[in-house]
Amino acid sequence: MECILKVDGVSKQFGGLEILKDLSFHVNKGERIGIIGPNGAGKSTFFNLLTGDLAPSKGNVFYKDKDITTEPNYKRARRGIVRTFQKNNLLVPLTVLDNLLLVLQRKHGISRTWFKIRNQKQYETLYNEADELLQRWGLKHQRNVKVESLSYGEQRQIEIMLGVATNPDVLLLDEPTAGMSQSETNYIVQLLHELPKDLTLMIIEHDLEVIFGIAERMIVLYDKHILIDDSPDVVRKDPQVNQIYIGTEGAV
Ligand SMILES: Nc1ncnc2c1ncn2[C@@H]1O[C@H](COP(=O)(O)OP(=O)(O)OP(=O)(O)O)[C@@H](O)[C@H]1O
Repeated sequence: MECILKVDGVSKQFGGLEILKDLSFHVNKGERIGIIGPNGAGKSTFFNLLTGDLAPSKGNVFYKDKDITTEPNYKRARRGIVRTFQKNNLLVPLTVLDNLLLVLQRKHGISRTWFKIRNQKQYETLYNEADELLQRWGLKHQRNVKVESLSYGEQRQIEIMLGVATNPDVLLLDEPTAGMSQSETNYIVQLLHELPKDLTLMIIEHDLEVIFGIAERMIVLYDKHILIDDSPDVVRKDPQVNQIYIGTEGAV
């Protein structure tokens, strides 16, 4: 199996506060990995270290054997390491279509002046690709609606769609179903199942039913370390996890 991401002895401190200590693991292409841990365990920090939004205090991050520890986030995104945030990161005064076109334009390396002079005829392929994605994600009816007038759940759905639209190798989703209704959550889970099998997914998720339904491997962060790196079944049955997370209301 091809190793796509490797983390070797990574630690992260904020000032004098150590959040993550000496983490090591690797991710194979196409794996679906769930990341859980109590509030403040460092899950988002961990993502930030993988995406280049933060630099580790110690240790190295590799992407397909290349050391990318010092590479900034935009370069890693170009390599195919793409993330969504806990909070929406969309251009809300623009329409759903325009948000999507901007992402696709970047993916295809079309000049930014495109946006000023665009017309559907000249950029037909771009529009066709956008429409296909909107269709696939059940968002065609929202095509010309401004993002700011959509529900929070719909906005999150669009953000995930934009992440997928870039054709990433590794997609990192930070609490993709947070703030969604049950039906929106079910829909997102179904869409995540339909993603290409060679797309590597890492998902931070508080909803255990959601994550156990998607992940084939779970990483449990606790007390600065990886407490467990194993199958969802092992995590579900682990007495310590039950005590620390599942048995404690609102902890995970
Ligand atoms: N840029 C920063 N500067 C200082 N401290 C930070 C910074 N980012 C995160 N922290 C601290 O690091 C710890 C871990 O935060 P992080 O957001 O990674 O946890 P988390 O597991 O994602 O939490 P949650 O489940 O609540 O989202 C927290 O105590 C947080 O306050």
